[in-house]
Amino acid sequence: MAPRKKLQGLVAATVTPMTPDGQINLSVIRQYVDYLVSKQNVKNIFVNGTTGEGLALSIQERKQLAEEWVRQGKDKLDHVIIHVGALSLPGSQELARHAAAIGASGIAVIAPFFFKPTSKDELLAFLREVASEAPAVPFYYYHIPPLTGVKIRVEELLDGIKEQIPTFQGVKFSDTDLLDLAQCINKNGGEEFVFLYGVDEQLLSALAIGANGAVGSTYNYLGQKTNMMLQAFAQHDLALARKYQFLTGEFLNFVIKLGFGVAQTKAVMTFVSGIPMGPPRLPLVKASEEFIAKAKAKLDSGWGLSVNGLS
Ligand SMILES: CC(=O)N[C@@H]([C@@H](O)[C@H](O)[C@H](O)CO)[C@@H](O)CC(=O)C(=O)O
Repeated sequence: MAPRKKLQGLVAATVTPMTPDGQINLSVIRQYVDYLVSKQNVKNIFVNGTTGEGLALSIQERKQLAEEWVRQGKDKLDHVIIHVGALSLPGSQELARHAAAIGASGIAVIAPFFFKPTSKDELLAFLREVASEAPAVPFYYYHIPPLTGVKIRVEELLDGIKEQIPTFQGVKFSDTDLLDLAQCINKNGGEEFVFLYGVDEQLLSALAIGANGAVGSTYNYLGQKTNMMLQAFAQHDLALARKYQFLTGEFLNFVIKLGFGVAQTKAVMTFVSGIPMGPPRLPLVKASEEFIAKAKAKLDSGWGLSVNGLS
């Protein structure tokens, strides 16, 4: 899938649909793509990442999912980015070659986090060895230090990165260190790299310092509302943009207090979209009935988000 335009705007970090007995469920992916496009106006996806439980899937499952998302996204989606990060270099390289072969529009790689890189050079060496397996595919670094524990600053990593990774395209920045993001944009932004922010509840702050868009779990079901925020921001209507950020933030604040993660995202997506997303895979456990009832009541409570995701 050759990207028709530069990646910007919203990217949904897709959940991985599973059957009740915990097998990946490819049969609903077509419906999922149609839902994102028609109900959320989201035409970019990030597959097998955190929300997609990529690190809890086998290599074979990750390949099957990547293939199905690319197949179903053809002529409907603008960008299908496949996360190919893994704890082992050969595993990550195999996934990178596979993503290239099936025509993914980009690949992303998380820092390995069992044996961790301890310096920029070590991290860069790992990323380079993966990126070189897909020499014609745009490459994104996936920075998520709260989960990886790898805190190497992106500002440092980007210094000279194009010489090491000619396909380097940008960063999925899932951290609250906005000074680091600002330094990246200030030094490297311009026309060259793309910066996609990954902390949905504070996206507006990232837009203010120049992020090009966002990758996140909530764009699966709050895509419409967040698109309205992006539009208001682009039209310099900061008051309206803030209103949308506060609106989505109110829901997130509510569910975060109840305990919110991938399992809960799957539950919310199931009742908002009507598509059965199934349980998460161990060690994650499915959301409680109490959580589901409260989250659904919140979305139904008339604060602007209807259950089918349309205002
Ligand atoms: C830690 C985490 O899961 N962060 C999410 C956010 O979208 C997050 O769910 C949201 O900001 C709510 O806290 C994304 O950054 C993760 C993501 O994009 C992915 O699935 O790869």
